[in-house]
Amino acid sequence: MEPINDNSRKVVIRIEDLRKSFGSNHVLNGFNMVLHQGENLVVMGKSGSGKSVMIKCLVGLITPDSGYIEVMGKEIGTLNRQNLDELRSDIGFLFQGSALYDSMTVRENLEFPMRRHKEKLGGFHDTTPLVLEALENVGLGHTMDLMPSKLSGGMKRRVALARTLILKPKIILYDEPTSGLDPITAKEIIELMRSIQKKYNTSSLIITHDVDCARVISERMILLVDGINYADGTFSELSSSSDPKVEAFFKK
Ligand SMILES: Nc1ncnc2c1ncn2[C@@H]1O[C@H](COP(=O)(O)OP(=O)(O)OP(=O)(O)O)[C@@H](O)[C@H]1O
Repeated sequence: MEPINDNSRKVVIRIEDLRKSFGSNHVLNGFNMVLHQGENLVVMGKSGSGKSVMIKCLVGLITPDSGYIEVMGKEIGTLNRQNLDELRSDIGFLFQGSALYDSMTVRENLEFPMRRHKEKLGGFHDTTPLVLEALENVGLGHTMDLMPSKLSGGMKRRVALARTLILKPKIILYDEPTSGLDPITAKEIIELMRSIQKKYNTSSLIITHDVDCARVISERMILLVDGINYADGTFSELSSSSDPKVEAFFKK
């Protein structure tokens, strides 16, 4: 994707000097990050480098030792439980573990988060139009009454994405969105992420090890190494770097 060099774009997430240790394990040592409105930002880091810890700090699931985190203008550390819940309803998660409930139909899987956030969706009597719209966004309108066991791995991932979209999130956090998928299905998921980003102007933070995914989707990338934002730039800038720690990410 072409980089957008527009510093005037609204900032939706700002992380400054984030630090978190577990005993003597210093995971984050001053991590900085900015996500702009409508941007696709990829964060890459080796296994155990602290990507999940960073995301958990971001949504208030882990309290950092120090640092500043602001999401859509709100400082996370100052929010009470209710404010945090409200803020989280504007954030969509597509995590590796965001599996579908096998005992429910596709429709029921999508209705599940809707019930919790009924107010946000303006109240509703019939869920069908919203469920159908979300499924059509991922090209799976015809699967509404199927059980997940009838779907392929890629289709399940798309339904999970539809379930995220149904709450009309302003920011989507993707954790390894293409892991476990074959290259063709992975490409389809990436295309879908791009079209959703365009259609809804969502801001996306994508955590991935998949260099092909990063190449296609990222406008900008951050490499998380030694607990800091070690390198920051476009895919082409970073992939042509001669810094051994940066090069290591792009070796096949
Ligand atoms: N609740 C916790 N208590 C103690 N240590 C933790 C806790 N959560 C994470 N860690 C440690 O923090 C480090 C970073 O973990 P994290 O899960 O963020 O890595 P990651 O970059 O997401 O890895 P992966 O790509 O494998 O998912 C690891 O050493 C892990 O053991």
